[in-house]
Amino acid sequence: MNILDKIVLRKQQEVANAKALVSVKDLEQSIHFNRNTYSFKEFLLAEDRSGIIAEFKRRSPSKGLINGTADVAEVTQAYNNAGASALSVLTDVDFFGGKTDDILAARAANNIPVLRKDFMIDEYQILEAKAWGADIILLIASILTPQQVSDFGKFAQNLGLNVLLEVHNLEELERSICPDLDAIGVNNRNLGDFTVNIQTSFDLVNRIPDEFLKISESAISNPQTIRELRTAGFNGFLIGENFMKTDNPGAAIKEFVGQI
Ligand SMILES: O=P(O)(O)OC[C@@H](O)[C@@H](O)c1c[nH]c2ccccc12
Repeated sequence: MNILDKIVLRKQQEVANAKALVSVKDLEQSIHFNRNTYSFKEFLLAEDRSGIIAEFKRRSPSKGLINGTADVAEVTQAYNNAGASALSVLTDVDFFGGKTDDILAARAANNIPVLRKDFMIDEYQILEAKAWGADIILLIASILTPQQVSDFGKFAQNLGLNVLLEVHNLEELERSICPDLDAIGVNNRNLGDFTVNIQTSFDLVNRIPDEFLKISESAISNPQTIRELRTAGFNGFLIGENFMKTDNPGAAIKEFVGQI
């Protein structure tokens, strides 16, 4: 079984446990449930923002421990102050060391869009995302049927959330693309075997219709790469490890943005 299959299997248990503990009614009563969400598009395209979606990530299956001490409110605020267009917060517990409190803390500390970064396999997780203060959800094409992508996309948009579809190749893009999405992300990392190649983004960008925001995800560590991706047509750049692996992720993003 590859790692993605393991993650999805574990996620099914995690969601079942969560459903048994917190009812949909409880989620709907969260203070965050009835609010206006921040627009992904507005912040990505804002002149005074960098287009970077800056990620808070403690660990990953590919890299192990990345940062064991960073404080989520402190780091996400520094990301925001440095000109991040949005924040990505991992909420997967077992493989990425995330937790619900991380997204609540990021939300409380910031007034820019927050992406709940997780492996979404059930509408219940989309309700959680809204209740925890997220503005954007991620749908990963390789673990969902086209019908699920469309259904989850509609469900999220009806809650006022924006939807980012992640693809890794042309086949996933063509089979999953539908009107119920706001942004398409090309993951430069193969989640099956963890190999990375920025070329994946350049190969797919012109296959993404212009009505969608175009995001390049993973393995970006060089300001020059941002300039090239932007020239190729990308509006957003999802970066985690390059900042999180340093002692001071806030200082790292500031220096990086200064060089774009
Ligand atoms: O840390 P990086 O290489 O900058 O990558 C960030 C982000 O793209 C990556 O964490 C990611 C992309 N898609 C995902 C899906 C699930 C978990 C994590 C991810």
